[in-house]
Amino acid sequence: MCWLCSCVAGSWASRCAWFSFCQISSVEGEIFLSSIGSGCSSRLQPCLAMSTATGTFSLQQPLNYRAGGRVEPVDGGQTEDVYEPATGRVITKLLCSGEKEVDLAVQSAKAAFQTWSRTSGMERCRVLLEAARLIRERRDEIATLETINNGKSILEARVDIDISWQCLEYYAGLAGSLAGEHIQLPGGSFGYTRREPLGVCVGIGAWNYPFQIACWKSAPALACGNAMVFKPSPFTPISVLKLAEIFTEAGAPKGLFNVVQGGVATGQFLCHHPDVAKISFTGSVPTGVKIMEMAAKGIKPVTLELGGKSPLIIFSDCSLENAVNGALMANFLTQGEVCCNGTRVFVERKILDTFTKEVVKRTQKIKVGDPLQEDTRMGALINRPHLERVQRFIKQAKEQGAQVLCGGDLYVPDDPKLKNGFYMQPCVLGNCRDDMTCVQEEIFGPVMSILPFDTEEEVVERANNTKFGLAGGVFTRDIQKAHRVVAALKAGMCFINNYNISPVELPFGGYKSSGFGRENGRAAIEYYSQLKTVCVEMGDVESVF
Ligand SMILES: NC(=O)C1=CN([C@@H]2O[C@H](COP(=O)(O)OP(=O)(O)OC[C@H]3O[C@@H](n4cnc5c(N)ncnc54)[C@H](O)[C@@H]3O)[C@@H](O)[C@H]2O)C=CC1
Ligand SMILES: C[N+](C)(C)CCCC(=O)O
Repeated sequence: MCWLCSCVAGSWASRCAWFSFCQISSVEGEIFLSSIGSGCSSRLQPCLAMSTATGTFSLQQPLNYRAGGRVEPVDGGQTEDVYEPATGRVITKLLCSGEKEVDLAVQSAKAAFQTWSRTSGMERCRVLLEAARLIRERRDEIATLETINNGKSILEARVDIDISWQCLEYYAGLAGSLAGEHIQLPGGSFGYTRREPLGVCVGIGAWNYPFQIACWKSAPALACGNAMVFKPSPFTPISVLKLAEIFTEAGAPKGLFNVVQGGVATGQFLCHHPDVAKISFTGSVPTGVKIMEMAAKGIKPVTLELGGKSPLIIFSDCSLENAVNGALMANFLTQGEVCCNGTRVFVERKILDTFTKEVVKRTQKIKVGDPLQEDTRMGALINRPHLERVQRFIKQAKEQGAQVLCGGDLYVPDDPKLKNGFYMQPCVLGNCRDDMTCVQEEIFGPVMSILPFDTEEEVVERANNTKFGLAGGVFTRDIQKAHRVVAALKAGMCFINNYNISPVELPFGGYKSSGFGRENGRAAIEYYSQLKTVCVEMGDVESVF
């Protein structure tokens, strides 16, 4: 399956037209991203101006979006620096929203909910389809923004945007078919169920897939008739504004999708707000715990997409080439900053040396550097503290007896404008044991740990011996073994003979400390709607009194 859009690679008749497009397209010259709203009233006015050359992007305030336009937050005042990871340059200062601004955003969503929740599924479908079309049309602009603010390669950012519009298309398709059940009861009486929206949903996002996370949350939420207030990570506040503008342009009522910017305090105001009906969170486990505690106080349902330390099991009867490709996909997308990465790579001892040699060879060839260059395959990590954290994990791994087989060092590109960027060489660790910190903790960086195993029974037990349960993968040509092993894995998202592809049709989410609730697929509908049961009496009331 094609990594880019989950079609069968090479079938150009399908959606993979995008594959060829992304291979050949390059963004040239000056691009102006227009904006709607009080801050920038004209569609033609350049609000987010950028050029392809890393280091020249400039961003204009305001960065909140409410009631169909960009607005200055009415309170807050705390500021955060927003970086371009590729150059280490501060792009802008983020104004964190206070309690009043959060309330205004929630009230704006509440007002839009009144009209949106009364529309038919088909009407919602049309708005989502138009929004998907606009994202497709502006794919390169949005991908470039994502690369500038997140540091991932432009090739990957384009794929993220493709997955995003596919998500909107998918839920547009479902919106018109949301329905309840009809249940016959004795004496001609009957019951039926209605699938109703929840109200104002809050989305809180992480920084690794800023635009995609916003789409994975907003598409099912809006399809079900809800309104949303979204808070991106303060590290990546930019691209979601494009989504907000697109929803308005696509015909969504003003206030249906709002953006509040900020960090912990802003997130807390949102979670505590009495008019918020649901919280969908993507982020770390410790924050997930806090979100759940806050939600408990208001009896609000939550979806938690948290961290992972997923196993990837390579049996000796696999296709070695596919397994090596799979291991690279499982570890090095987005500089390794991926929650479902298969960072514990268990390799059957018989092929340990061959596999390891090949993985190391391929890892050494990964081109690290300016993420806006077409041939770059790994860009910069999100910020300096995170880069240093990843470095500490590698140092500790060495102290605990792991062997660095390649990479792990900081990388300083030759280009002088990139010298303050947050780069490192992707790293493969050998001689790993299950008790090492690098094997137990989520590193969220480009660090693969290789662990030998001898039997199926042993590897399944070791694979499950973790507090996390987000994903898992198996490479083997033995189909019975493949299904037996994934059935035994305690993880929400399992892959057989591939890893880290994201067809939006498939539900995604974790077991154990990796969270609960599902994004994508039909399953997400359950988490953005509530069921009303109506019992209809066709006869007389038989009273016991
Ligand atoms: N399962 C999944 O789908 C994904 C999980 N993640 C996980 O996210 C982590 C990295 O992302 P980070 O942004 O560093 O996580 P984080 O937990 O620090 O922050 C995530 C979001 O929560 C907000 N936040 C932080 N404290 C809060 C509080 N007390 N109340 C309300 N909001 C609060 C942040 O401002 C940010 O928007 C990794 O552990 C990774 O595994 C990341 C992406 C996807
Ligand atoms: C898109 N994919 C599968 C590589 C990662 C999605 C989960 C995340 O946000 O980390």
